[in-house]
Amino acid sequence: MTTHADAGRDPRASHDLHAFIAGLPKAELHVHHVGSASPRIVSELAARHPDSKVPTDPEALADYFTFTDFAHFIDVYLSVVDLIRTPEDVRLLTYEVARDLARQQVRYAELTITPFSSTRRGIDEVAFMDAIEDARKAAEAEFGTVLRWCFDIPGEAGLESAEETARLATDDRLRPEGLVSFGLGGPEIGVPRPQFKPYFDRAIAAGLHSVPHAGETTGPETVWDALNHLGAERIGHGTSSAKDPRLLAHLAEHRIALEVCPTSNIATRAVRTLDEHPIKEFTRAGVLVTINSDDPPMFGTDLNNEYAVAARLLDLDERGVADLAKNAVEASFLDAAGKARIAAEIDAHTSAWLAR
Ligand SMILES: O=C(O)c1cccc(C(=O)CC[C@H]2O[C@@H](n3cnc4c(=O)[nH]cnc43)[C@H](O)[C@@H]2O)c1
Ligand SMILES: [Zn+2]
Repeated sequence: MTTHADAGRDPRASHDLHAFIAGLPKAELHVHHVGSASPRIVSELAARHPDSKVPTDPEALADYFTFTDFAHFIDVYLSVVDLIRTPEDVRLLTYEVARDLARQQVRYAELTITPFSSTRRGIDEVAFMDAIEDARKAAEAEFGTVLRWCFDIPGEAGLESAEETARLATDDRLRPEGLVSFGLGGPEIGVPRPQFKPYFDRAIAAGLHSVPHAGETTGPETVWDALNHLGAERIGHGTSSAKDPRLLAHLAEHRIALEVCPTSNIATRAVRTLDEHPIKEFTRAGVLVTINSDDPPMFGTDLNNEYAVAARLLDLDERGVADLAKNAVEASFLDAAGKARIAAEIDAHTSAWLAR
C-alpha cells in the first residue's frame, strides 16, 4: 500500500514530467470538500475542538489517515466532518481548498459537498449556502480558479439524507448559484442505487447533472444501476467496470466519463496495488478517462501526483498527459466557451514546453 511518506509525488515519473504536469492547466471533476482539508486546517480545527479524536499535530495525521478498509476511511472522514461546526469553518475550508487547487494550476473544479452532513450537525442552511458562495466568489476573484458544486447524498445515512439533499439542491430560495450537479457517495455495500431514483429525478428536472459514485467498492452491476436508474452522465470511480466488457463498450459509445482516482483506490483498499489498477483497461476500451484526486490530503496525494501516476500506468509522454487533461475539460459541466479557453491553455502550455 502507498504510504504517506512516499505519496504526493510518484517517484517513478521523471522530474521533467512532474514539472510539465505542475504547470499544466487542469480541471478537477472529483474532489470532496471535507476530504480536501489540508493537514494545517484539520489540525487547527482539531485544536479548537479538543473533544475530537482527530490529532492536533499535522505530523500525526499521516498515521491517522492510514486506512484499513473503506469502512475505516468513512469513520475517519466523519471525524473530520465533525470538526466543521460553524459557517465560518465552512467558508475558510472552501477558500483554502480553492487556494490549494489554484497552486496546482487547476482552472476549474467541481467540488463535491455533502450539505446534509453540515445541516444535520446544526449549521444553518442559509448560512451554509452563503459561506460556500462567498468562498467561491473570493476564490475566483483572487486565484482565477472557477469552482462549481456537486451536492451529494451520503447514501448510508438513508432516504432522510436523500430528501434533505434534494430539497437543498432544488429549492430556488436555497440552491446556490454555483451548483451544477447531484451525486451519491459513501459506502456502496448495502446501499442499493435504485432507491435514490426519485431524488435524482427531481435534481435532473431542476437542471442538475447526475454524477453518482458507483463501482468503487461493489461490482459493475452498481454502475449499470447508476446509468439505468440515476441517469448518470459521469461515474465516480467506476473501477469495477473493467470486469464487464459490455459495460466498457457502453461507457465508450456514450462518452460517459469515468472519474478515476488511482491513489484513493489504493488508500481505501478498493484496489490492491497501483499496478493492478484497471485504468489501462479503460483507455484500451476507448472509455473517456478523467484523472482526479478524491480526498487528496487524506490519501497523501494531490491532483498533480495523480496525473504522474496515470502517466506511469498508461506510459504517457507530455502529449498523452495533455490529452488526459483535455478529457477532464470535455467531461466537465463548463459551457463551450469555458471548455475552449482551458483546452487552448493546455495546448499553449504543451507547445511551449515541447519547444524549449
Ligand atoms: O454525515 C453524516 O452524519 C453521515 C451519516 C452516515 C453516513 C455518512 C456517510 O456515508 C458520509 C460519506 C461521505 O464520504 C464522502 N466521500 C469522500 N470520499 C469518498 C469516496 O471515495 N467514495 C465515496 N464517498 C466518499 C461522500 O461525499 C459522502 O458524503 C454520513
Ligand atoms: Zn469520491
